[in-house]
Amino acid sequence: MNMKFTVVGAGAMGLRYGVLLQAAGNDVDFVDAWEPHVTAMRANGGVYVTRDHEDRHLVPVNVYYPEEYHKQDRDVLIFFLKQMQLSDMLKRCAHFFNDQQYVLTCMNGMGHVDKLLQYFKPQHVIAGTALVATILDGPGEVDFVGKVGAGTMNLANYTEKPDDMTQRVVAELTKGHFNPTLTTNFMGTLMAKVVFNSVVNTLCTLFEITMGEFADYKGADDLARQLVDEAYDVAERMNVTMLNTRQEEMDSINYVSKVANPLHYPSMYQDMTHNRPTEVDYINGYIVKMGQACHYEAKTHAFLTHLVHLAEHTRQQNVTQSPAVDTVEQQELA
Ligand SMILES: NC(=O)C1=CN([C@@H]2O[C@H](COP(=O)(O)OP(=O)(O)OC[C@H]3O[C@@H](n4cnc5c(N)ncnc54)[C@H](OP(=O)(O)O)[C@@H]3O)[C@@H](O)[C@H]2O)C=CC1
Ligand SMILES: CC(C)(CO)C(=O)C(=O)O
Repeated sequence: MNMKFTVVGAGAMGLRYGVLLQAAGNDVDFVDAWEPHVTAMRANGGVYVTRDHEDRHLVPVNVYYPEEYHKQDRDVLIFFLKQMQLSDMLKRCAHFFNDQQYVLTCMNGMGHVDKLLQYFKPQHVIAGTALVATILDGPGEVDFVGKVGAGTMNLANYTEKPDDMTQRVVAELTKGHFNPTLTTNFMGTLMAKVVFNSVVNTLCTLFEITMGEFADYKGADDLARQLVDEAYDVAERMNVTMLNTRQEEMDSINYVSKVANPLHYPSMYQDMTHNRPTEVDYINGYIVKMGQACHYEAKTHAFLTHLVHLAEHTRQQNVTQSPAVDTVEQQELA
């Protein structure tokens, strides 16, 4: 039986999930706050979708600003925002939440679950991870990286007790070719992706390289191993049973970087290069905070968190200073 979904955050990943669930026969709405993007989709009558930058075609979508959306009949709300956008978006959307709805999210990093629990019942919260690469090329334009069915995802109930609704969600995700695996290990499932991103997103962003370029470096395994070991040391001290062994995590980093998405620049790189804040505080920074809670210093993750902030800061300085430099140059030329 088809379901009613509302995707909150119609960016790269929100569109990937929403468009494919819609193609699988579900009733899907989108809610987004980025004005140029909503304006473009409304003007065009949908979103332009490409796959690996080919076959550009228009997919009709229903898109709303938070304040104008009032439907109460939705089975599942899917949240796909950047971590730092979530609190504000939850406040702006609270008027259409009700106590029957389930939420599904596969955002990177950690921090989102606690925020969602302020609005939704624990037994209605399903969270997971997506090894699926997608890029918002600009307002109204999204690129799905990889062929149909490429990529996998894991998901788990916050309560670790799957129910009928969870099984229905899994069935629809399967029809949408997301290859979902339902686990009963909530923290271990989410942390596996936090660790993955703490290596790949952070290092590719700092060095402005693709995942394939990272994996090609002969010291890539040493770099990854140090970060994986530190994160797993923290997880063990916090009594988190990780979904993967350390070696399986290394294998996943290698496989996804070398085979599945070698040409992809991770989403953190997209933020950095557009001078937006990154999610590093919710990824490497989260591992550091977890470490502090169990008196373990995750020194390499702390160092990398600083490096990413240094890069963000430097880019911001350049953005704010460049008009002044132009003015001086223009004055000299005049
Ligand atoms: N993309 C991916 O491949 C994957 C992403 N994820 C995770 O999913 C969640 C959602 O991420 P994702 O879908 O990538 O993010 P989005 O594509 O939604 O980007 C988030 C926001 O960035 C701003 N923005 C995006 N593109 C542009 C642009 N071209 N120019 C100007 N502003 C822009 C807009 O907000 P504003 O106007 O406020 O700046 C937009 O709402 C995150 O937690 C992410 O880590 C997980 C797996 C894979
Ligand atoms: C690298 C990827 C696509 C996972 O495969 C990801 O999580 C991201 O780009 O943020």
